[in-house]
Amino acid sequence: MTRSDAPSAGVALRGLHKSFRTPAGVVRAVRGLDLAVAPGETVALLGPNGAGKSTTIDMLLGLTRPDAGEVGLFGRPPAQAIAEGAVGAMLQTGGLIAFLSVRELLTMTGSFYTDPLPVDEVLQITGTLDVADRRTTKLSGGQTQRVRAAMALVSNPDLLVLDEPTVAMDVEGRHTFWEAVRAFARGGKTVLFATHYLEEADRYADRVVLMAQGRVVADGPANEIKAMVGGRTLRATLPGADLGALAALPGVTATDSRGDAVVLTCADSDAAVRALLGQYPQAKDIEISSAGLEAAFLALTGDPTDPATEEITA
Ligand SMILES: Nc1ncnc2c1ncn2[C@@H]1O[C@H](COP(=O)(O)OP(=O)(O)OP(=O)(O)O)[C@@H](O)[C@H]1O
Repeated sequence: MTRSDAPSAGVALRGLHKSFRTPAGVVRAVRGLDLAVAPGETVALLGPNGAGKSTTIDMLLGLTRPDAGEVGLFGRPPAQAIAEGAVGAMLQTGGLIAFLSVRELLTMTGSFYTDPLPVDEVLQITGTLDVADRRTTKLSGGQTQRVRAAMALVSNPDLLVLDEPTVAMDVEGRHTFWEAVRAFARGGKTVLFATHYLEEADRYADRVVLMAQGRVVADGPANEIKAMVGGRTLRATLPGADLGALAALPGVTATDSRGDAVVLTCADSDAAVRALLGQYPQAKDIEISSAGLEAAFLALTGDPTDPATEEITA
């Protein structure tokens, strides 16, 4: 096994389609997906439940065969790249071999590869040193997740693929985990991770690929995507308001009126509500709605739903 011939193509997904037959009919999980990830990039696949993230990752890893399209990992088919140790993955499910200590498991796994990371380094960066001599069956849920991350890293892969990796972790565990991923990425490695959490995508990815209904609906720097789907709507009763003046308020990106009410689309709803009440103390019935990812994605695909609403007292 050698990786010396690895070309610098990174991840290339071209025209991927995948449908599943179910008793209820055909589910079109992925519908024409193109995605390129350059070597050294950290990219988040962000989307609501059922968007097609896991199916995309399964096709990327060669675990599911696409109905159409192609997958290239560093210029090679997935099976070859994986056999060469170029890919480490942490999927949503998957256990650890029982009756081994964490250290034994990592040592054994590393021995399958030509250029593994030192086990102590992996234990260190994944925060698993304190459980290194513990049997894998005696770990908590969060510790198990960290050991699974260590398993993905020990081969010293060029590409790390993570499918919603922090689901079972507490806040501290998440922090340690992402620090480990960052340390890994800083070495010039490529990381692709799926998440439901806008905040995780914003904080840890260079680039965010938004998926909804099996398609990419937006692709760009994390801060741009955050502005696109992280916004809120402020609605207030304010008869005869000048929409032009409201549009100039801090934090407001668009305005509309509905009878006596104004609807302000906000990048920063805190700044907007402060300014609104400062300039228009007569504004009442103020409501701030957070569309949430689900609704934001549906809106992007032209199928909006009602936002969840939280009411504030003016
Ligand atoms: N093996 C399968 N058989 C039938 N339907 C499937 C199968 N795998 C996925 N699906 C369906 O395909 C669609 C996409 O699922 P997928 O798991 O890829 O989405 P996801 O974005 O990863 O969602 P989640 O965030 O909930 O994991 C969903 O409607 C799902 O129910």
